[in-house]
Amino acid sequence: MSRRPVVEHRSAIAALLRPIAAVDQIDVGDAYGLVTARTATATTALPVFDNSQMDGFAVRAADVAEGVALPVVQRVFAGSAADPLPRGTASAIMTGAPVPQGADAVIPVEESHEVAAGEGSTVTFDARPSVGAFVRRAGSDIAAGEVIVESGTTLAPRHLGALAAAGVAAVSVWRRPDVAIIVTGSELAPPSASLRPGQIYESNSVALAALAASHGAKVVSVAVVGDGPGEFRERLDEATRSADVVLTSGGVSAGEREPVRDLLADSSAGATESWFGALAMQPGGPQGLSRWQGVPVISLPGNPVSVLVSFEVLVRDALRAVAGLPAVAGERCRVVSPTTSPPGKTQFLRGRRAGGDGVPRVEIVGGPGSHLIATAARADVLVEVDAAVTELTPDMEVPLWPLTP
Ligand SMILES: Nc1nc2c(c(=O)[nH]1)N[C@H]1C(S)=C(S)[C@@H](COP(=O)(O)OP(=O)(O)OC[C@H]3O[C@@H](n4cnc5c(N)ncnc54)[C@H](O)[C@@H]3O)O[C@H]1N2
Ligand code: MOO
Repeated sequence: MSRRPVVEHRSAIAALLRPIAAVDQIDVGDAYGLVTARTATATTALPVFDNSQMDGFAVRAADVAEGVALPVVQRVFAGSAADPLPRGTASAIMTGAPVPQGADAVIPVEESHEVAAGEGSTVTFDARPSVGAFVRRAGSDIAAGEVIVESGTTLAPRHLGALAAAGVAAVSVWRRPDVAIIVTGSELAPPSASLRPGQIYESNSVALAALAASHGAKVVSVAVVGDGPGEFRERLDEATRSADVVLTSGGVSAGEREPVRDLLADSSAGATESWFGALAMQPGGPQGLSRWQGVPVISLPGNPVSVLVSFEVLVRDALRAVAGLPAVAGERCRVVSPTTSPPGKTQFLRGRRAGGDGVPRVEIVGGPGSHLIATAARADVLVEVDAAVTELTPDMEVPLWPLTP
């Protein structure tokens, strides 16, 4: 049986998902964590107007000399407008209040002596300020129309603050794809249950939901179904009514009850663009993809480590692209101790970073079995070993895939 190359299936998944990418216009207050699809520009200069950095007095610097009393002609508060400052006078001013036209410096209240504060007061200062002292100039942060956030930026709190300050009410962002997860297996029980004979705890939906969410997706539903006829189809019908993508696990190999493959590999049942088969990859050999009701369905194998590896290697970057996120950067590494690898399929071994200057060094964690999920939890990377390589030695550089943190 000829096995499909990993890169070919990766590309097929990317092509299947590409059309669901979409841009939304969204309130800045709802945009945390989303990725901008266009550049956002400031609708106003920042600061919006010349304003005071201190509570104190706005003056013309040239009018100030030690011991000279200036009449205080107005008191300007943040949120109010200021009258122009006549020559030889001072304005009381608060932090953030507009600097009156004609004033060119602010003297903090601590360096002033106001006599009879209020109507008809005067103020003296210890020294002449420099022109511009404690005045926050309009546009000194950003000019109106200047780029405030570049396209392709994952919006962090600092970006949201800057956008709001610059009067940007809404931004264009890549929509997070709605992902539904369906895992299959009559043996699966929730972690809260006491296990009956033959049952195991269900883990793939938990891992897949976290993986999808950390790569730009919004997980809209999670379902666990048995292997009986009809159950999977019912859930799939439901999921494809609301989701942009469905991820499934299990039911794709060669057994007598393979609900996912049985339904989706059979084009007479309604699936389109269907491909089910084996990849030249381990773990993650049996795979499938199709459309159901027009919605992309990516079918991963059931073994828990196969699910992790398949997602990281095949699905992760395609999902990120839909959400406007860049692909995760690949690296190269050296394994610390000699390791053997079976020929014929690309192997993805679990590994853990073990230091190294420049090229990271990685120790292999556990064996290759795709059921070893507890051991896999100790890994933080995958090490890719080419199908032609059977002996990995510490002098060889091989591709490293960081696992989702
Ligand atoms: N005759 C053959 N048998 C198998 C082949 C093959 O090529 N020929 N491939 C093997 C490989 S490799 C894999 S991987 C599995 C994939 O099988 P399925 O995708 O059909 O998955 P299941 O049979 O449903 O489950 C496999 C394994 O994983 C456990 N599992 C399933 N779902 C979950 C879950 N949500 N949480 C935790 N554990 C789960 C399940 O109990 C099985 O032990 O097929 C091999 N067989
Ligand atoms: O290819 Mo399966 O995913 O090893 O166990």
